[in-house]
Amino acid sequence: MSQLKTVPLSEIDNIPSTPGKFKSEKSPYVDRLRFHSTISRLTLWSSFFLAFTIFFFFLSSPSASSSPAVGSPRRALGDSWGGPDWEKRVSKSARRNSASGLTVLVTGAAGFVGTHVSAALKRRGDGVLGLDNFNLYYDPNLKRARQNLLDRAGVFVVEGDINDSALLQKLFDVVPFTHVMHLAAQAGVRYAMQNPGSYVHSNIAGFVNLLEVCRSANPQPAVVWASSSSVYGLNSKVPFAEKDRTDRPASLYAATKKAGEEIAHTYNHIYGLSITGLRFFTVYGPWGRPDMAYFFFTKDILKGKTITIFEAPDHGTVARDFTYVDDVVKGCLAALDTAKKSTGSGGKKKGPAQLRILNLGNTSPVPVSKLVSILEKLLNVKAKKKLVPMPRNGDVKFTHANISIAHKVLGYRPTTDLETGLKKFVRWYLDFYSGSKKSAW
Ligand SMILES: O=C(O)[C@H]1O[C@H](OP(=O)(O)OP(=O)(O)OC[C@H]2O[C@@H](n3ccc(=O)[nH]c3=O)[C@H](O)[C@@H]2O)[C@H](O)[C@@H](O)[C@@H]1O
Repeated sequence: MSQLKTVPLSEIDNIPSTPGKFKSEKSPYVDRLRFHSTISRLTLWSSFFLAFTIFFFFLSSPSASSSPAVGSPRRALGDSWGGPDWEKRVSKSARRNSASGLTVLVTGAAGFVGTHVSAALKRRGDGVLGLDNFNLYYDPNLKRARQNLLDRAGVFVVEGDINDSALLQKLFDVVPFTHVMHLAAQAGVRYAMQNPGSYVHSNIAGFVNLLEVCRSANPQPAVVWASSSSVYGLNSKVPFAEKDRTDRPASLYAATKKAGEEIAHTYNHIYGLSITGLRFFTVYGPWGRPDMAYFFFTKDILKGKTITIFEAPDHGTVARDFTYVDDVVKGCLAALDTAKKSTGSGGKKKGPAQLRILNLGNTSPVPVSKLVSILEKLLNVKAKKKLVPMPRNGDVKFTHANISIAHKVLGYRPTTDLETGLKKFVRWYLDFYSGSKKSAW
């Protein structure tokens, strides 16, 4: 979202008080008059610019806006939340079907994984409230379509930003959430070079803001959040295990996710928040993200546009441990179910709390060239391909998850191979973009 520009005060000082030319006057009386009129004009213009500066400051401040760098949210000035009807919708959506069910706030609920997780929780009877800022990082119509889907399933997605403390506070005042599934983030590895600020805003500032509200909530919720396989950065030992080093991120995106893991440690240590970080490995599937390769390759192949496939040095293979969304959703739900209670109350820690980091991958990396040949087969179209050396844009050569800990503590066992998962994605894609817009799961 483009940051609304504020006029720095130093610049206001330099702005000419009156644009254009003055007619030169000789009389000292006229000079005095001109002096006074210049002063009053100066005052007038300064007040004018000061008012504008304050106006734009509030418009662009994180608490009032969504994300500074990725597309303006629709709500800018004047909140669209609050009021008795709104609170009723919030409470209804968050109502669980049984006393043993969870009450979950899902951030990023109109996002790819957020939509799937919200729907799965609702299906099994948990109370779910969604939150999403609907930024313009990718097609907002897709996010709205996901929102409609959730609406039909009984999940209300509140439009707001995780940086908005007042909104988060209000949500916790209305609903005693037992769990927070934090999936709101600035995603995408390569986009971090274009818009670094959006990563800091969402993945660091937004995360801290959310944890601040969680730590002072009473009762404190358990937090499960999405980290990323990208934290393994330039590691060459495979498969990637949770205890491996994560201090060589290749992108700012990865660095902000790694920062999130350290921030989680702090909030666990000081406030007794129970926190589980899940390292997702290139999640794909129906209702996916248009900025991801499998998605835009599909679009471009169908349009007859050339796709660019990255190669490692010496024509080496670039591969990903592509993980199907339903498998990841099972991992997320299991993480929520096995999350222990936070131990703090009133912002104070009462005892040690659970802190976990778990890989959610597929354990079988596939070369990107193979991904393309599967898509060609499913779409029945030969792709126009261009092989190029992997640019230095934050990508890593390969990812491969070791999931033995997730298997042990979550019972996580992915079951979908890339071809099966892509078949489901392609079916959804063709249906959704055929204009029917009726696509279900
Ligand atoms: O696993 C993760 O943690 C990350 O997975 C994905 O990142 P990435 O694996 O880079 O997914 P894509 O952007 O879809 O790229 C997939 C593969 O296609 C390659 N690619 C991408 C773009 C392109 O034009 N050509 C190309 O060959 C990439 O190098 C990569 O190997 C997501 O975009 C991140 O948000 C997520 O955190």
